[in-house]
Amino acid sequence: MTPAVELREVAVHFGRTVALHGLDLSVAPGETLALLGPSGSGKSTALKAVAGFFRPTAGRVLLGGRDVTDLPPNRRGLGVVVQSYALFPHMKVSDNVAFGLRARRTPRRIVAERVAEVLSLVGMSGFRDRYPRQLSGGQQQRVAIARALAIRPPVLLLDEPLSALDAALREEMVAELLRLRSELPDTAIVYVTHDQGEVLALADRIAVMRDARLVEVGPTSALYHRPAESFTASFLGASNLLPVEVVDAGTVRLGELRLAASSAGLPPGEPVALGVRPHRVGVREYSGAGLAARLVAVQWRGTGFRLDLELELGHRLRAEVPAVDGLSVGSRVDVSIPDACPLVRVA
Ligand SMILES: Nc1ncnc2c1ncn2[C@@H]1O[C@H](COP(=O)(O)OP(=O)(O)OP(=O)(O)O)[C@@H](O)[C@H]1O
Repeated sequence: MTPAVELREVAVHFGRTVALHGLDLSVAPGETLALLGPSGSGKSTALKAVAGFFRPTAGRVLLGGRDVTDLPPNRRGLGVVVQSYALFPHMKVSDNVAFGLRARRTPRRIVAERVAEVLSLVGMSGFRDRYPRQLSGGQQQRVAIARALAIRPPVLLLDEPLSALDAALREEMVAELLRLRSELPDTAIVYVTHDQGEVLALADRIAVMRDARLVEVGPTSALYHRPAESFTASFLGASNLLPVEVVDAGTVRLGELRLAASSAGLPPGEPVALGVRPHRVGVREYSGAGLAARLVAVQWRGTGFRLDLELELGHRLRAEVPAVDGLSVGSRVDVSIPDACPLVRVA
């Protein structure tokens, strides 16, 4: 199948700043790909290269198999929603949404139909005659999405579309976006964010970025459960990274403890760590049965407790547990690590 979006060795330099090293990525029709990474990692730059907001220093951008590297944004036929892409304040909702269609000289009857259709899709049919200032942040963002969808783009680019919203509204909008996605089965979506909750809920695949490079790309669940890179393990799910010794293909040693680990094809001889999610770490009163540790800090988090531990072997470890019966800061404890944690490459 021809990818909806394809980046071939796309590099972007701003003077001496390299905002993107040669990036190769493709997105299939109907697929949602999230670009996830810390601030400054090059996510927005990659998305803007697809949108055509600047010309890459090197490489090509293809949409539906067509090379669009030299086309301006308005000739790429994309839907774009960026955080700063404010609605036109002097235009009613319906005129904002109709804007792209009118710019294409779409017949009036079709404009009216499409505006009604996309406003209904984002649950904003009752607001067509309002001005943007008469809408909440979440409602404005829905209208911005409707505006992007009005031209029926094969590709929708979303750059931190929820970052200006408060936490409760963000959750609501994630549910809305999920619904929207199921109603647009052929639309490819590229979603830029640094919020891993949004990514896990929305993305089919994730591309993890760091320092203007792609660290790793893969299906959401595979990347969450079996990351190959330590950066992915710590960024996506806040894994502890424990330096271990590899005994054989499926076994590692941590102090005296032998553990089965899943090493998804890591070449032998590379420095590795065991990625252990905080909620998979077990903590009990000391009896000598596990890894000995000292409890350094306890934070109540509502749904449970976050514990900071210092292993007597010399590493720090974070745990999340439902209860801390009988334990307090300074206690000596036994820590247990489950089998089958992923073995990751240490960058
Ligand atoms: N127009 C520009 N001129 C110069 N440098 C830029 C420009 N745009 C981006 N950069 C730089 O390129 C790098 C990547 O920026 P980019 O906006 O892609 O990061 P990001 O991962 O999207 O970050 P954030 O999550 O903060 O939006 C950064 O170092 C940034 O300062």
